[in-house]
Amino acid sequence: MIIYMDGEYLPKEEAKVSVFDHGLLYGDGVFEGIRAYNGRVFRLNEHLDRLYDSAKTIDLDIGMTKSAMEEVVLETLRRNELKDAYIRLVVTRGVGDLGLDPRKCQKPTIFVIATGWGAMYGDLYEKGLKAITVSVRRNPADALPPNVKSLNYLNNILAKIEANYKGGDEAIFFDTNGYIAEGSGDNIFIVKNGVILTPHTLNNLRGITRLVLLEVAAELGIPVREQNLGYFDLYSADEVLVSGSAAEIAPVTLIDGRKIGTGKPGPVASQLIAAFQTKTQNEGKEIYK
Ligand SMILES: Cc1ncc(COP(=O)(O)O)c(CNc2cccc(C(=O)O)c2)c1O
Repeated sequence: MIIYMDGEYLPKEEAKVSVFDHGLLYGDGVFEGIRAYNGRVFRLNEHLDRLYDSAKTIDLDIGMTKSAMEEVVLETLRRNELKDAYIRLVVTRGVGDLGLDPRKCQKPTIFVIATGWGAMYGDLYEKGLKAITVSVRRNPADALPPNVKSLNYLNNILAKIEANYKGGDEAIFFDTNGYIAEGSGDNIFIVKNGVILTPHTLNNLRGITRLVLLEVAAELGIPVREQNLGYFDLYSADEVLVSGSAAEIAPVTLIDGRKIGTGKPGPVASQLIAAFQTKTQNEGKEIYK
């Protein structure tokens, strides 16, 4: 496997991060998880826009233009001869000393991993995921904005740990106002009486796949409403779905032991998944042109 790291393409054994890197020491950095399908990188511009917006929010100068970063992503895929891939793009504050002051870091560390990664939830797309609503709250926007895709994933990992112990495939977070925020690694949607409902985007990650799902819903003529949602909406839903670059679009059929709708993936999920797959197979930035 060839890794891009700070201007070089290295065998993975040589791709190493300093123990004084603030991405490691403090989670001080940002990242993107991107997929390539059928020789094209899906929504690469949108992912790069969010990476640079996340970096700007934490006052991190990436020190490379978006177009240069785009070429790095494409070249990393070429060096690994990949057409279908999961890409992890990481930018840390860089090497400093043991103090947390970001001014101690002279330049960011940038690396890109590209690897094959199939369907995150395996055969659960047919059966539906089991989800658990967790006690840990999504970190609020006035503490650490969850819109920033940062290297700080402990909030998400605490949720995942709780769901794991309670036998869930995914965790559902509430925010500190008591409204549904998202999953530990994906956005959430509720279908009720033919309308797709989804939370506002202050207290969750503004997912790229979420936007594609909304695009697909519009193309299919399925109405969408963004609103505050709670337990009542969750348990009385006709369908529940999650979306993410890793998860793609996945139906949730059991939440806290309660069957959702019929307890099987519903008709809206099937339509959205089919239309999403058509888009991912036919759109995106060509890797080998
Ligand atoms: C908290 C959170 N919310 C929503 C999404 C979906 O965003 P996109 O539609 O832009 O991908 C994510 C992204 N989900 C994500 C990203 C990277 C790794 C993993 C993993 O489960 O290993 C999950 C995420 O981490």
